[in-house]
Amino acid sequence: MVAAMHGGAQTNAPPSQTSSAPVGSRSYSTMARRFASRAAGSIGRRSYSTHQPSKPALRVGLIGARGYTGRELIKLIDGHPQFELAYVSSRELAGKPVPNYTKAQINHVNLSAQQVGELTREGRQAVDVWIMALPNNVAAPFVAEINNAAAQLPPDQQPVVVDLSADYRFDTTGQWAYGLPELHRASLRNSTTGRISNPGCYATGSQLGIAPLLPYLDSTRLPSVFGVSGYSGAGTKPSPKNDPNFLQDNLIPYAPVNHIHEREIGHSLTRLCKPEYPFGSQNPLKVQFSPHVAPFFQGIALTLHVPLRLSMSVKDMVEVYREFYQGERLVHVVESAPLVRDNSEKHYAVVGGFAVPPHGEDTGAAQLAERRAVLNVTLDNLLKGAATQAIQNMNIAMGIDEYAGIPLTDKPTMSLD
Ligand SMILES: NC(=O)C1=CN([C@@H]2O[C@H](COP(=O)(O)OP(=O)(O)OC[C@H]3O[C@@H](n4cnc5c(N)ncnc54)[C@H](OP(=O)(O)O)[C@@H]3O)[C@@H](O)[C@H]2O)C=CC1
Ligand SMILES: CC(=O)N[C@@H](CCC(=O)OP(=O)(O)O)C(=O)O
Repeated sequence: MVAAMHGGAQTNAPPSQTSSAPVGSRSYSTMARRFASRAAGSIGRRSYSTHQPSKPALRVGLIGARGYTGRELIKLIDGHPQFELAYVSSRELAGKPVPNYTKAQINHVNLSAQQVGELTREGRQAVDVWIMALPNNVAAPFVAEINNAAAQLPPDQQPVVVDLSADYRFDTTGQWAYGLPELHRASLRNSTTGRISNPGCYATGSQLGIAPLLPYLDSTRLPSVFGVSGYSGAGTKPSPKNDPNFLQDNLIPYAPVNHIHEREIGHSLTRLCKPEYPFGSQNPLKVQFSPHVAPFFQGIALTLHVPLRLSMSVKDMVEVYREFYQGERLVHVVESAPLVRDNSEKHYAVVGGFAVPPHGEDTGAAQLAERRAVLNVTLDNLLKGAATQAIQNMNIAMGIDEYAGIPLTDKPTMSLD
């Protein structure tokens, strides 16, 4: 178990107080100093003086810090009782101070894959957790360098890697755990590799919406998901999907078939199916998914149609969902339809708006073709759809409280709980 392998890292020692031991030694080495990202001058006078974690801080290296998800991660780590930023990498912002971070004065650096490997070779005194918040198809050289370096390290010095892209979500090597804790908590906790692939934003909401109904699906028809995302989902690289002029008074459909999340939803839900379910490894579940981007900045609204092989009333559905998510602190079940605006900047997902065709609910005598459940899911694409989920996964991997550092106080007012 990864958690058991990690005993916690040393607190940040200012370079001025460290030795110049060679790379690979246990002390804070020349390599760490060369890439040290704290603002010169503040070190030793003010930095780190006000932050006194009760336990040794766990050091995070964030690659892709300029992006929307990177910014949210910085805020979350700033409020986290045990994580602290060790390296914050962006090519464009190198040398500039990291905003929204109060635990220390720290500057962005531009770490190459090779430098990330060299820091990894330092062991946990340099970095406990690497976060890759990079576009798809960019992380592989970084991950390869980390893996090469980690291969030379003892178990208690192994770093955890959390990747936010889609690159490892279909992993067949068994190296990467799929980081959707509410559905895959046991495999995450049992993972010994310390490699976690964070799910996609739409894919997170869609799976949370469909998973409780897996035993009741009709094997002859496919669930479908209509998704609307805020334009932060399209990242910071300019495109029509994040162009405010093009988005004004507009709703842009894109990738109507074969979106990567369409494949991710089916692939990951199939893994949850038990032998007695209508779908499973012999009959993989496929889900139809059509995304849209809207003029609001952050948030996702999904409407799901889920074909059922038996009639279910709204009351049945509410019961099924409440039982399934009982005790979960980042998934709330409500009766009425959740609103994307209410879920913006919140760390949880909300499932609700349950409906069934009239005959199905009242008499149970509906034709098979009418038996379906309709529901809504909302979440913040940058939070439960990305950064908050990454923190949840890091907490699990490090063996600390799964919700550490995640604000949980603001529950939806319409929750049934
Ligand atoms: N936005 C969202 O809602 C969600 C995003 N994700 C996924 O998370 C990842 C990050 O997304 P997001 O924050 O939106 O992306 P952004 O486009 O906003 O940011 C990308 C980051 O990667 C850096 N970067 C870009 N290209 C390279 C490169 N070739 N080499 C090194 N660094 C590079 C950029 O900084 P710089 O150019 O300064 O180096 C920037 O910090 C993506 O894989 C995305 O699919 C997942 C769920 C939700
Ligand atoms: C509005 C918008 O463009 N959204 C992104 C989803 C962001 C995300 O979760 O992407 P990854 O699966 O690549 O990590 C998209 O559809 O590609």
